[in-house]
Amino acid sequence: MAGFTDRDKALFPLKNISSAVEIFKNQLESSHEPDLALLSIIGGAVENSLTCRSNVTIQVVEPKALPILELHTIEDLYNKFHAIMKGAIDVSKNENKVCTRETIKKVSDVVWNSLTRSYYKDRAHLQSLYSYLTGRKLDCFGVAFAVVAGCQALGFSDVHLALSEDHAWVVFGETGTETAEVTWHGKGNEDKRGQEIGKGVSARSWLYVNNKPVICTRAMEVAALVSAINPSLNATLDACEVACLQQELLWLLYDLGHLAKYPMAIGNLGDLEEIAPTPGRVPCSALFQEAILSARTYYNNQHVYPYTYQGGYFYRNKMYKEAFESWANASDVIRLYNYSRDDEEIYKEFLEIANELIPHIMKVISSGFSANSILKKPECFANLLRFYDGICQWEQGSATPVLHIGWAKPLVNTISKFDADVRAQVNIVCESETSHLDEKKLPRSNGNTSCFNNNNNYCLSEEHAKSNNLINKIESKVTKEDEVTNL
Ligand SMILES: CC1(C)CN=C(N2CCN(c3ncnc4sc(CCF)cc34)CC2)S1
Repeated sequence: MAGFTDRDKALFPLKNISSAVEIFKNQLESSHEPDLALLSIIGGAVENSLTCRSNVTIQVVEPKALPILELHTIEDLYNKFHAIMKGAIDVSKNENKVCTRETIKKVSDVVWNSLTRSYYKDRAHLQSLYSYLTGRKLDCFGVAFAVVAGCQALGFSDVHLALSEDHAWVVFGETGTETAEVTWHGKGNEDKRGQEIGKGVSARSWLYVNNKPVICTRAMEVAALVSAINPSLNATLDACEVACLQQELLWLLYDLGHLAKYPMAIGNLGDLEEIAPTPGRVPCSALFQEAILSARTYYNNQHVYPYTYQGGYFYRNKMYKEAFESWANASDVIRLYNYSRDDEEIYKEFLEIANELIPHIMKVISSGFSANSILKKPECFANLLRFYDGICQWEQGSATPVLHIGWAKPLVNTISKFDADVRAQVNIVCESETSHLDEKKLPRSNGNTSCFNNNNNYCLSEEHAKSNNLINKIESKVTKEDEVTNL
């Protein structure tokens, strides 16, 4: 581990973004692995000094200036973290330096038991070791990160962060294939700390991305802490210096190749670039495409967020036809999973798209009469069907229902906006009889082509076309709604 080098110490007191970036650069380009505790404390200290309540006065200072960060502030916290870890876990006898489940559980317990008794877990700015060491508060990602940083501080180079789209755990051992829960997930769920990652029903839930998590290197763990930097001052305002630091650090990591297998970090950079494009860099649309390509290449196209990053971009930029395609591709991913109670986050994502974003699009375009309206395009209708069909298939075979009456009205409302002659141009073709009904198939489209065959036929999943197809499901929901409204 590089540790806190004299070269880095010489950059203190930190007065601007460039010197903070310089420390990350030194650590990432060092022959030793980057020091997670050091970088998390520095990132957290900068974030805290610019976003937390204490000094919210909006100072107008020279661009990229930071509130001065003294060396002793960082050094004292860094030494405190090492003291906590080395005081609790004796590793002197364990020479072979491969970590054990027992040691990982101990590190997780040290972090867990030192947290404030009760606090609002979803608050912002609780992700860094700065928050842990000064406020004894961490969010669920922060606990997992602290365990990996603690194991690094204890000399274990085999313990790494594993990331799904809504959870984090660790991998370790000789071949790096042992897994362990180290933090909690969601609300009101008993934590499973110490246990290996589920092989049971939870393995089929989106939460564990069908066993295709991002397995981090040390540099990717730096990318995770940088991604977790939160520039929010409040619900509407961002501290631009923090956003600027995060953006510069993500480009540093990008140029060093450490985002190549980390779709969400590329998506985060895309979001920042959409707000504040960096001259000379690729456009944010290219970054969203790169994130999708990364998920297809390294994670068997089983991650949803790369498509919702892209769909959100198209939506904000009024590129509605393209947004429908991205959202249909997102739905093609979720259809292979079984919905479980741990999947609330992605459920909310699809609910917002289906019941807020698409209805909004229908509202704003139906007022216009332009000939090239998306209401005249069969591929838009087809992509909407693919979107809804994926959600229906997600529900099928799941213990927990997804759709309820609230989904039906916006769904029917949307579909009915397309004239019959447009709908007639989309032929629903059942896939071959050979596909197995019981097992959910791997994603049918590898994402880069929508599911049309050569004469623009739309292929609905066989399960729907055959057993209870999309239209039947809609009719059943709608009749129920009629009953309800006629009560
Ligand atoms: C398209 C979106 C709604 C926009 N932001 C999104 N995210 C913001 C950034 N996110 C992330 N960004 C980098 N790394 C990670 S690891 C993780 C699971 C908990 F550890 C989440 C996450 C989560 C997803 S998805």
